[in-house]
Amino acid sequence: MSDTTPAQATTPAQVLEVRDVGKTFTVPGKGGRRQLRALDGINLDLRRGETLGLVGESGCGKSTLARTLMMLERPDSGSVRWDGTDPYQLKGNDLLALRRKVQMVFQDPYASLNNRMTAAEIISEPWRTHKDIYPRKRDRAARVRELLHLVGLRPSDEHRSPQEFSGGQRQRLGIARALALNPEVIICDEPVSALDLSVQAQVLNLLNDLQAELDISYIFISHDLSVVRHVADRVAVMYLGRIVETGSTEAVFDHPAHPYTEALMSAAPTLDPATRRERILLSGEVPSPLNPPSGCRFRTRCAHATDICATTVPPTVSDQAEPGHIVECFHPRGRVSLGMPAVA
Ligand SMILES: Nc1ncnc2c1ncn2[C@@H]1O[C@H](COP(=O)(O)OP(=O)(O)OP(=O)(O)O)[C@@H](O)[C@H]1O
Repeated sequence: MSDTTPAQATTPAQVLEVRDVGKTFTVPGKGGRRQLRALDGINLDLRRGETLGLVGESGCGKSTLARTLMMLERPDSGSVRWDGTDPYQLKGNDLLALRRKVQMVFQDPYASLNNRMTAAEIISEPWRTHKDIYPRKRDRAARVRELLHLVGLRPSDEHRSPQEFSGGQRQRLGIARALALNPEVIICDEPVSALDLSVQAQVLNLLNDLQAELDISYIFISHDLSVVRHVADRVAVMYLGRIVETGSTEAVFDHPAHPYTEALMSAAPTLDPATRRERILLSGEVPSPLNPPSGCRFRTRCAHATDICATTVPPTVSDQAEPGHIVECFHPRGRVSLGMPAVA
């Protein structure tokens, strides 16, 4: 989330700029077809070499956002710019070249890799579409072995199939496949949640090492707040199709400003007694995106909601705990609220 204006705000250090992106699905319902607003006014920036953690409850729109950034879903409003370029203005080879910039690592390394293929075939599959990247067979074979080495597998593993690998090794193979097109950004969708704890740490370390070596940016989607705290430089918190808070990992975890983030963080495990808080229990379920609440989407579960929250979309408040810490709320925590006199 950002309060900067579009396009011109793109700096060389910024690889992705998302402005006011909306996505509505038409779904069948009892009384006819209904509109499901999965993304509503999403603003997001991603800088080169950083990890942006994306958190929020199931169904809040994380996967839809990831698919939109991967250009698998077309937003019905707003803009997505990769290195300042709108992918929907491109065609043919230009579009293909842009598509390389962003790749994905999936949650389940068992389901996402084809057991009938060898590791070498899996890694080289993207080159069938992107033919110009390694046109010579010899270069492809060498690059496969390089990529296996880069992710901590043995070059001789190229002939093995995914079912011969452990879960951690499979995820390493998934990462090698994502790296095959030399992307600038990798969207990691719950990349370690299917793995044992000890293996999780190894895969997270690998992602970290690759970032340092290749200057890749990650969008890291996870339910696991302790993992996000460990890997992310910045965090974006989603609720019912909107990003309600963004900021540095320290600001969002230690000084959450949105009542929703505050509740999420109060449930996150912490080793530091200074940051330990009383757990805030959220009442009720996430409302349906088929019928979202008016005004602030979180208000039906918010202990601090007042009348204005029901009638008006909350303002974006910048520089909450520090510069770049942004919250969308009438009553941000830890600060005098907007629109109303001070809140408890
Ligand atoms: N292709 C689709 N057609 C209709 N509705 C969809 C489609 N894809 C997603 N949705 C709906 O959009 C909303 C957001 O879903 P999405 O999968 O993006 O959430 P999520 O935060 O990734 O959830 P999870 O963590 O469970 O994967 C949900 O209400 C979902 O049912």
